[in-house]
Amino acid sequence: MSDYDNNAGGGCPFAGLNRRRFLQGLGAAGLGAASLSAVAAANTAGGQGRAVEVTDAPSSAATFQAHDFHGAHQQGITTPRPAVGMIAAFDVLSTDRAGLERLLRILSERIAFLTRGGRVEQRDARFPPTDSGILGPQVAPDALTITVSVGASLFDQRFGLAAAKPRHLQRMVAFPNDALDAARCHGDLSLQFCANTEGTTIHALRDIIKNTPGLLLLRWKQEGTVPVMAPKADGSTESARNYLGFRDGTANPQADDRQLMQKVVWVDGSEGEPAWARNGSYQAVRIIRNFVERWDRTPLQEQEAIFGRRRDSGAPMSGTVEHDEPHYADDPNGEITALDSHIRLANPRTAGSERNLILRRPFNYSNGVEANGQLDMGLLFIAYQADLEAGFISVQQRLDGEPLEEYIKPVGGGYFFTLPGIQQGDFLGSSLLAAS
Ligand SMILES: C=CC1=C(C)c2cc3[nH]c(cc4nc(cc5[nH]c(cc1n2)c(C)c5CCC(=O)O)C(CCC(=O)O)=C4C)c(C)c3C=C
Ligand SMILES: [Fe+2]
Repeated sequence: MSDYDNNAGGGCPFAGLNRRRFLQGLGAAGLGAASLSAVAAANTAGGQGRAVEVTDAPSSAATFQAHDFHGAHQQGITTPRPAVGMIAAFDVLSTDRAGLERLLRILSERIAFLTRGGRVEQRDARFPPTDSGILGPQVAPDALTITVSVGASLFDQRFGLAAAKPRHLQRMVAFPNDALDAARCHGDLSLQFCANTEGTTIHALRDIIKNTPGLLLLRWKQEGTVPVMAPKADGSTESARNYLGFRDGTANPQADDRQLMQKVVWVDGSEGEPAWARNGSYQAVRIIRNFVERWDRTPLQEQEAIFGRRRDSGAPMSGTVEHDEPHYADDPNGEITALDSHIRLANPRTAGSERNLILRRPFNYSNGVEANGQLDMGLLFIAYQADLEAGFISVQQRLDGEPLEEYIKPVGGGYFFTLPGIQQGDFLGSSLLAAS
């Protein structure tokens, strides 16, 4: 068994466990705080079981939720966005194609295991343990997805891939409002980790780092979170809020609309793209700092004019509820929705502007405190599109100079190409290597 092949047995390792743990989770959720403490007291007094400690890890059915790694597309793009997200960008240390293929094979094996879950191989204690141990000896899938994308720099002279570069893949160039920190930009490869809990994304990152010595070097990472919104009683949903207090994601194209995703997100192999790139996508990542102290001192009416939406409901200025469609045709001078509002610039809803649709998958980040005492918070903006120029780059160019810029500062990120999905037995990037 190799260093990384520790998922012997295959199948779902939780098949037997699932119902019991699921019921435990539901049981805890169904009890009020008073009943929970009564159970804890009874357990302690009667000597049966043990008291529930505040430090006990929560148990819930969501822990056992798994996304199948295999399929036409990679997971983590149209799959629902869970509570935790992270982008980690790497430089590839291999210097030849054999090394690159080895890396891609290891990545594929590790991702297949981590996203399915299973028992960690136990080793002779005279050797370092197989994994970090932070999830214990049984790794639960926890809705983990790991999405692998490659940067333009992978197509330089090192691996002889230049002729196979996706048509729009390029190094990100600063926009006028950017203050890019070189240490948080670009990379040969990006991994997007999404899961229900932070322990799972960190465990997965450390697992991949441990299994790719001499092949990958971490360049930068940014983590983020998002409140997960339960559907309301009538089945409708509300979008989560960003750190500026507004609902973010309202007008995102519907990720479960396959026909729409085929147009907006997935490369279809035409339009001058290399055939291997079919079912891949362009990933645009931006680390955008928010000046929250300044924002919190800005009048609400100004905040709402800047976005073109109501803060509390998320409704467009021309509507009453969040998912009302904005109407601009009868407001040519921007008396209702300012012409330079964020949503009107981002999507003017004019003939042809549907070509610029993108699928956003952002996470809020909070990194700590700047040297000047200001909060270092913002948006880990991630967007997927079939055409990087028509998508992110065109939308960002329209947003250049928008009033929101007084409150935001993009400091990092990069452009990547998300590899097509694979079937069982194959490895990510095999079609790219075969094409060049
Ligand atoms: C270049 C693309 C975009 C960047 C960068 C971006 C940054 C950014 N956005 C918000 C907050 C909101 N954005 C909203 C809508 C929205 N934003 C973009 C694109 C970028 N945003 C698009 C295409 C849209 C949809 C426009 C539409 O179709 O109407 C909204 C409104 C709610 C929603 O639809 O999601 C908010 C709020 C922040 C804070 C930010 C940078 C920090
Ligand atoms: Fe936006």
